Amino acid sequence: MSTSPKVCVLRAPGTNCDIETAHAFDLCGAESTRIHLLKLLENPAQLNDYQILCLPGGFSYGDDVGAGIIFASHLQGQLGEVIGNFLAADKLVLGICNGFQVLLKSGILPGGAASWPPKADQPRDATLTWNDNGKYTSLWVNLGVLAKENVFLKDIDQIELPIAHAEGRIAVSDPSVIENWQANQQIAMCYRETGEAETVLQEEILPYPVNPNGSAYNIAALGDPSGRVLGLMPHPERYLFATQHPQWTRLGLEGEGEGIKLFRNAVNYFA
Ligand SMILES: NC(=O)CC[C@H](N)C(=O)O
Repeated sequence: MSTSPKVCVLRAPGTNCDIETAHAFDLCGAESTRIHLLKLLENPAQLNDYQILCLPGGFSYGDDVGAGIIFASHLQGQLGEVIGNFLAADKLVLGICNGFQVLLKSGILPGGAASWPPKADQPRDATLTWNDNGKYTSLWVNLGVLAKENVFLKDIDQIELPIAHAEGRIAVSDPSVIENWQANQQIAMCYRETGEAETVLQEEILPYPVNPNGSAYNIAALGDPSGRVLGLMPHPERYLFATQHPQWTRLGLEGEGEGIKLFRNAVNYFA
């Protein structure tokens, strides 16, 4: 296997984080290509050339009919077969913010390869919906990692990252959904206070701004059972350099930002 994995950063009309996301992977030694969804639809087999598929943040299709839904319907409809092959192979999938919305609404998450393609009559047991405050919300949050086996989160216990979204609240149909995710190590990251030693999953929804959107169980990120797929609402590509942190001078931060760790973990998986 090449030590320089090829990354497909898949953009759609309205995506706006693809350049910095591709840059993040490239800084870690990957070889990224930004591909437009409409180009991939012309020749779906080109996805087979890549080891990492990344769905970046933004406002695909203007968030019409719900964030990520139209992009998701293309993955399900026209790209179902190549996506299925990708998930079944020893490859990685990352969805950031709008990309996480696409992963969840397409059915790539939470099940990954095991539940792809989703059956048309299968009821959805989770979604990302409007923030509790009803507003687009942009701030820095502290996150604790629960899914230590997820490839992207290796050796990360907690991390500070920015969020910027309107539809970032995880909602589930039934508490048993959470139990299943927990059993399969799929609850990847939770919003939490800074300074606590250990991250624990808690039902009590932490107050704004600790939990910025009212997400169930304070969930900020989900993985699939294999640990090779991750969807997260925060933006790791916006914290590649210490100077991107709002308090970098006060805290005396230097060098890399913490967000780059997720991209490096992904690249190192193929080393
Ligand atoms: N930053 C983003 O990717 C935003 C996601 C989506 N457009 C929302 O507002 O919820």
